[in-house]
Amino acid sequence: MIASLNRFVTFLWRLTNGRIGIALALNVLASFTEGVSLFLLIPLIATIDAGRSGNAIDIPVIGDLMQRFQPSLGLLLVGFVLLIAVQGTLIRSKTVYLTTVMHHAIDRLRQAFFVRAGNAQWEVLQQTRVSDLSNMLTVETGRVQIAAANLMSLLQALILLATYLVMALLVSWQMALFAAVIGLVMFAALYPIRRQATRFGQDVGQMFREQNRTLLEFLTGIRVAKSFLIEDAYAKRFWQRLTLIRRSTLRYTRISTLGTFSFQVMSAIAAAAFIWVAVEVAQLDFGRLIVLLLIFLRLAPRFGAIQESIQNLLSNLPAFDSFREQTTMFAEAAEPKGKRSEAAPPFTDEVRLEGLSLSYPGAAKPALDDVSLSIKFGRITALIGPSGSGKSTIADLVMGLLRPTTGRITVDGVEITDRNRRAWRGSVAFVPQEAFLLHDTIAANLRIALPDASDDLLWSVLDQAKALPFVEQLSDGLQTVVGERGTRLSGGERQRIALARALLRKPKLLILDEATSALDWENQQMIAADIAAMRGKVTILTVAHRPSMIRFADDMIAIENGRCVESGTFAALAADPNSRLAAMLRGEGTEV
Ligand SMILES: Nc1ncnc2c1ncn2[C@@H]1O[C@H](COP(=O)(O)OP(=O)(O)OP(=O)(O)O)[C@@H](O)[C@H]1O
Repeated sequence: MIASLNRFVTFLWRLTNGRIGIALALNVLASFTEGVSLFLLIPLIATIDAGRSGNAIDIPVIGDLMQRFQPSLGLLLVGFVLLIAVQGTLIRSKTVYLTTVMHHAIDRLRQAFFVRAGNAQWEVLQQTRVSDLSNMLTVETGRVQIAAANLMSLLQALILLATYLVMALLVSWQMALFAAVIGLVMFAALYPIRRQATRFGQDVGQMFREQNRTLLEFLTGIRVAKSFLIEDAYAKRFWQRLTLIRRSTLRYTRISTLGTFSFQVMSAIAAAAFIWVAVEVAQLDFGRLIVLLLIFLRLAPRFGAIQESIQNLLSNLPAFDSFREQTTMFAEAAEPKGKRSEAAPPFTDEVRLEGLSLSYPGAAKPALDDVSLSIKFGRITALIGPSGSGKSTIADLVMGLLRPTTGRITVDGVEITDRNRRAWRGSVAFVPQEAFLLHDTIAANLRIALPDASDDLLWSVLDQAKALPFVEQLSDGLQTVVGERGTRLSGGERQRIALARALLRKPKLLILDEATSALDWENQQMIAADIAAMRGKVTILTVAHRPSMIRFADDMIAIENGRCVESGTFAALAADPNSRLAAMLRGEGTEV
């Protein structure tokens, strides 16, 4: 707990470039002026009723000043008002400054997490739930922000406490010591409540994560949920999650209010004991007694604030720990960028996979086992094989998303390593089975690939992807909004937009992973013809089940059970009646 708190303070200090120090310094000044204004009460009372309030002259600092300046009652009152005004101004400046610094710091934190998640290797991202990432960027960073605010309140309360204690020491060191001991006893007595706060913080983090998972799972799969009539089941699960959080929060509120209640009672007992000791034992004069009581009355809520700030800080601090853990994980899995990276090989000859194996974490057997194959520049290579044989895994490896467990990938003889994998990915465009479209216009969806592309260029790639006729017919043309994940378009239309987007990159290697599976037969034929026309201009790797998408291929590779079982030119394999390709082509006769 102490280590975590220490890390948090260091982290905030660095994140704000020490600016929280300035905020705290403003606070020290404000506390000091508040303390001095309280102190002025002693000469005030002495001036009002010299007979009963004793002599202020023997109080350090104030006594000396009084003797030197002999202030009138009016001057003392003006001084008092001025000090309060200065203190108010300092507090206000500190609050505005602190809010600015903190918001900026937390935004930097969110941004850093966002960037690190984006830069992390695909294998690591693949194992992280999207809902957990969204939870981290919203709920958990929100809790880190609250923890930072709690920490600042705590430090401020501690500063004020220290100021008052010094003041109290000047008035009567015995009584100040007495108050400090009472405070420490009260603080120690409330230790069990603070422990519960830490535990609550850890539990609630997990609960928020689960609530977010249910929510995102439902929202992203709402179509499927509705089709299976399981909206109510989701609603029930969501309610269960909410109930858990509510109960836990209630339990925490009960405990923390018990802390506040115990504190109030203890403060009252302490105040009574304090007054009794001050009057009966220490027999303080009236002026000092009033000032000590005022100090004590102001101190008591600070003790309360300290207790409450610590409780809240401890309940929110686990969010910082899990944030740190995830950020470190992503940072360690970062793909080299900028100066640490190398340029991609130009690709003028071939991409080779040599003795390549890949095992997914936790999988019983490798998805790919000793695969060697070649994708020749300027040619169209088709990858065929049964479902689950490893075709998409090969596509992910070739485009530089996944890293092989053993073996290597070379481009023109240059090995693809951690240093050039990202750059190589920049030479590749990928059209997946499920087109990914933003809830935005067609133009915006296309410009993901090339932000500065002109409208003319957009129309030209739409034409190549056989998407021009349907986009032209839309009333808003390129400015048509496609709906959530493109749901206002048909599956085939979405796929054609995705293909156009890939072509916009002018890739050296275009990978189509079952990219036309959602299209009707006629459209498949049209796109197939169009892809065939790209021969020589762009190298294509097509992963396909349907013969229509492989007929135009120059080379064939067949995968089964993670192994390469057949490869050669299309013409040679199609002519061999015993080849897998021939079997697949014969299958098409019955399919069509
Ligand atoms: N992220 C993953 N984690 C664990 N196992 C995975 C993962 N992705 C794929 N696999 C497994 O690896 C094997 C190969 O999967 P892959 O998706 O490459 O096959 P595929 O030939 O493309 O299948 P399909 O034609 O059905 O798309 C399968 O057994 C699959 O279950």
